[in-house]
Amino acid sequence: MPRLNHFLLSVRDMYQADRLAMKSGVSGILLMHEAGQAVARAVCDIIPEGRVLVLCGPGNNGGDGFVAAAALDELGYEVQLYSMLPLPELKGEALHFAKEWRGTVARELDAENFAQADVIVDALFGAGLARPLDRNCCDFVGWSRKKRVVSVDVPSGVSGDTGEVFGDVAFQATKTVTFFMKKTGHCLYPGADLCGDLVVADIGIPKEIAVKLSLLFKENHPDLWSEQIPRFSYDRHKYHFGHSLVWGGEMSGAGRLAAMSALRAGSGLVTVLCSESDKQIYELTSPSLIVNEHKDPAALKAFLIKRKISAFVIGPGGGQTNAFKSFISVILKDCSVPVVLDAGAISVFDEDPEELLSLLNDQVIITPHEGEFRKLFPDLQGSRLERALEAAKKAACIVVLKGADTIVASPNGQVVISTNAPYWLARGGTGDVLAGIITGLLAQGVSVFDAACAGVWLHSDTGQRAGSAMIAEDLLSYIDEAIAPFRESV
Ligand SMILES: NC(=O)C1=CN([C@@H]2O[C@H](COP(=O)(O)OP(=O)(O)OC[C@H]3O[C@@H](n4cnc5c(N)ncnc54)[C@H](O)[C@@H]3O)[C@@H](O)[C@H]2O)[C@@H](O)CC1
Ligand SMILES: [K+]
Repeated sequence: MPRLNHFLLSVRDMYQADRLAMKSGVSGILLMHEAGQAVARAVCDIIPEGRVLVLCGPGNNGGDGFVAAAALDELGYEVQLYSMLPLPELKGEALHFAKEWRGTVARELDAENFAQADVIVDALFGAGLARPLDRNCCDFVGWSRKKRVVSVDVPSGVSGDTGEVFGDVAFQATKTVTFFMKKTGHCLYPGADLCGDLVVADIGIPKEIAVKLSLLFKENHPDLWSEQIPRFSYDRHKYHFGHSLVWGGEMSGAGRLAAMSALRAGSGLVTVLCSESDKQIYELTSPSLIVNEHKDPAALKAFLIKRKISAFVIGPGGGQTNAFKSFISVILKDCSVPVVLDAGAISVFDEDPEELLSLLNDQVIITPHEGEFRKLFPDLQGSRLERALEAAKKAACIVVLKGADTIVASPNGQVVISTNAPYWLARGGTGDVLAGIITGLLAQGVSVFDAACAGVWLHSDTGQRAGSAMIAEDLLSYIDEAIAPFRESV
């Protein structure tokens, strides 16, 4: 069976898995029973005894709530249960478990009910949420603030697909218990934050079912790309680790960060092309850098071949001139090596994004943040996930949509979402480091999509290692430490 770790489900995938499980003989009653038991266990992990308020919605999410309430009642917890619908109006498995509930059912609640509860179980809406929470539910969210909340499947109000909040009100969970496999909405903000600690419970859906779902979304993890990181060995020389080329832009700080990051990521050689006046600053940055003057496109093409350049990064440090724009256009038309386009190399096309889009191909990685992305793809609507996916198809290149939940998307519909970024990476210069790391990996022969995923993961890991007081250049000292575990022989 193919490795299924790190795959993420869409809501549609989840319903499909559910249907296939039932078709294979697993009953819906069993699935709901197991789901509710897992929720009850999550409450037990938070408090050994006490008062639990269980909020049950109109669908199967509510059904899980009825199961959890019964299990907690059995264990001696003091359970108060609220149902949004009169019980006879529930359907299917939810109705089955509602009929088994022996306690009272509240149909209205006030702030006092919430104040008295030690833990609140939010079983209002899961995968089926289709619109913003109504006023009543919004009151529940307000009264749950500062309380410990266990959400069933997703915090009610959050989309399981996009991690976005319908309307602008959703529960903030202490813990979220989801079933079978993680959903994309658990990895994307604000959902990723609103989930609190995420527990993935096995509810008896056979793992083989996931194979039938043709899944495309994954959570970033070294398992996806670590085998491509070249190992060190006695018979490898510097060209085995590639030669990165960095186009030094108007601000040399950014170019220095990118160049040093490519070196630290293991690129065998790094050459910087810069203006005559910047040569000295690059030379003094590190004796390991090779420094040359900017070249016109015709000379550059020959240079790429002669110097065995294996990856090229353009954009850190910007350049907003027409000359820079036409340089990029000419280079992209027949560049023989993978190219990373970052920052200024994207924004120089702000007035004419279609021109840049027409030049891209599957050996190019673009690394826009949200603002650059919106200028490059002004017509794309929808969530970050949907837009990144569409953008990769439209641009026919790898798109790295940067953010706290950086999304890497390929033209063939693959999507990898990163969940390991520390919030303190949001600092000037960290994007230049990311572009440099990706370039260094490309230079070493890591394939384009994997270099983007590995670069994003390693960049975040480097940030974790550097600690919250870090500034961009501090990351440089930790890149090697982050990558070292993957250099060991397999
Ligand atoms: N494998 C699975 O798919 C399993 C699913 N289970 C549970 O089933 C849930 C999905 O169940 P459902 O499809 O019934 O969906 P939900 O229980 O999330 O809710 C659907 C219902 O809520 C209504 N609704 C949607 N948004 C509303 C709003 N803002 N205000 C008022 N009503 C609204 C819909 O019209 C529908 O009646 C999952 O999240 C999970 O908790 C579990 O029972 C275990 C197995
Ligand atoms: K919920």
